[in-house]
This record gives sequence, structure tokens and C-alpha cells, in this order.
Amino acid sequence: MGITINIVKIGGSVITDKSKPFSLRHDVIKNIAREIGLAYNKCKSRIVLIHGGGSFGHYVVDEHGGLDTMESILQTIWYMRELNMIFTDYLHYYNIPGVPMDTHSIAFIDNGKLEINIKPIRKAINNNFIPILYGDIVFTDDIPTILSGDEIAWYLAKELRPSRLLFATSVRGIYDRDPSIEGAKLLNLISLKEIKDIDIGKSHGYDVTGGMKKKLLLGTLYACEGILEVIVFSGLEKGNIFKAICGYSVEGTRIML
Ligand SMILES: Nc1ncnc2c1ncn2[C@@H]1O[C@H](COP(=O)(O)OP(=O)(O)OP(=O)(O)O)[C@@H](O)[C@H]1O
Ligand SMILES: C=C(C)CCOP(=O)(O)O
Repeated sequence: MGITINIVKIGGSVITDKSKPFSLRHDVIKNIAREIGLAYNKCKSRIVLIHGGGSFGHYVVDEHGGLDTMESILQTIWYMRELNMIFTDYLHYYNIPGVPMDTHSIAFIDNGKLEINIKPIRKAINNNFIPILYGDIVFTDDIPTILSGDEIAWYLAKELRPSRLLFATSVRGIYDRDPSIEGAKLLNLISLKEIKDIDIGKSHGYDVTGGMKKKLLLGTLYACEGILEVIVFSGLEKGNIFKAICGYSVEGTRIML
């Protein structure tokens, strides 16, 4: 097996309970860290991790009613760093060389266009480290704004051309309607073009970045040739993260670009 690059966005809905402020799912994070370690060691995979805001970032922004004050910005940054350090600690517990990279220090939005300093990320993965970025507040040429982990994942996919772009979330994939509605069916395969026609509901719990719909629509902005697979799958289901990174079959939705 040759060396592959996997970009993995771990949803905030996986590592926290988005309906309760600051509620970590310790067992889930521990298991994810263990599976990332297994995949890193067994499958010769270079990995970039991004995690979402869950009931840390989303809750803090929601509680402040937006980002109109310095305090709201500082607190969101502080709590996202806290979540990132907790996540990183679990990786280190399994001897995984995860390097926390504060998104707000390497990203900027200029005239609506995202720029991420890709050099430290590229250098880190080439030296077998695992960069860990996260959805965050970023500075712009105007006022600071929220940058979702989903957008970071798509942006990095465009830059790094990974073998796989993986979205681990709290449901089994993309459904033809909100999965909490009876009769919702899991879609095995959809194209980016079809996404606008799917009835995608809201996130359950605190969410200030547009949930599943936005995650997918961002793909139309960034998708490009060279990404072999994009999969949305459950990060709560044991074994999935390992299988997805190693290229084994995993239940979920494959997105055609
Ligand atoms: N048609 C749909 N298919 C799949 N999920 C859907 C759909 N409609 C609504 N959802 C909801 O989307 C949520 C997952 O999106 P969300 O953006 O909250 O996840 P995340 O990326 O894991 O979280 P975060 O933004 O904190 O990183 C689930 O709670 C799910 O119930
Ligand atoms: C709410 C903040 C600060 C980050 C949002 O990132 P996401 O959960 O990936 O959408």
C-alpha cells in the first residue's frame, strides 16, 4: 500500500453533545484517537485532522448572540483552543504525533476569499506529524468572522489533493430528508449538483455555521479534480474512522464531485 493523504473533519456533533453546553463525549474522543493511531501506524496514512465547534464554539457564539463584541470573539477563540487541546491530549495519550495548529493564526479572509498558510501544514505532514486544525474565529480585511471546520477541510482538499476527504458526523451519512423524520432514507451516493435539491434539515443543538447543508454546498466552491473520494459517515460508530482512513468499505454517503 502506498502513502495516502487523508483529510478528516471530525464533527463537533461527534466529540460533543451539541444540545448541551461544553459537553464532551470522552469515550467517543478516546476511541477516535485510538482508531486514528491504528490507521496512522497500519495504513501508512498521512493525516490532517480538523474538528468542529460542537457545544463549545457554537454555544459560545450563540450565547453572545453573535460576534459583535471583543469579549465574544476572545471567548470563542479561548473555548475552541480548549476543545482543541483536549482533543490533542487524547491523541498524545495514544502516542500519535498530533500538532495543534490554531486556525486563527494561519488563516485570513481577504475580500471574501479564504487564505490558509499551507506551508506549515505541508511540512508537518511530510514529516509524519498530524496537524490538527479546527473551526475558529478568523480575522478578515473587515470584521472577524467564523470559519467552519468544513470549509477548512474543503480548502485543504483543494490544496493538498488528498486520496480521501472524510466527514465524520453524528448520523450515518446524508439522508433524503432530516434523519429525525420517519422514513428518511440514507443516500449511498449523491453528486454535488444534487445536494441543493435534498431536503437537509437543521443541526440538532447549537449551530451557527449552517449545519449539514452548508458543509456540502461548500464543496461546490472548492471541489476539484484529484480528490479521489469524499465520504460522509458516522464517527460515532466504532471502527468507522479506522476503516475510512485505511480505504476499507464504510457505510455512509459518497459524494461525486
Ligand atoms: N438530510 C440530512 N442528512 C444528514 N443529516 C442531516 C440532514 N438534515 C439534518 N441533518 C442533521 O445534521 C446534523 C449534522 O450536521 P452538523 O453540522 O451538526 O454536524 P457536524 O459537522 O458534526 O458538527 P460541527 O458543525 O459542530 O462540526 C445531524 O444532527 C443531523 O441530524
Ligand atoms: C463555532 C465555531 C467557532 C466553529 C465552527 O466550526 P464547525 O463546527 O466546523 O462549523
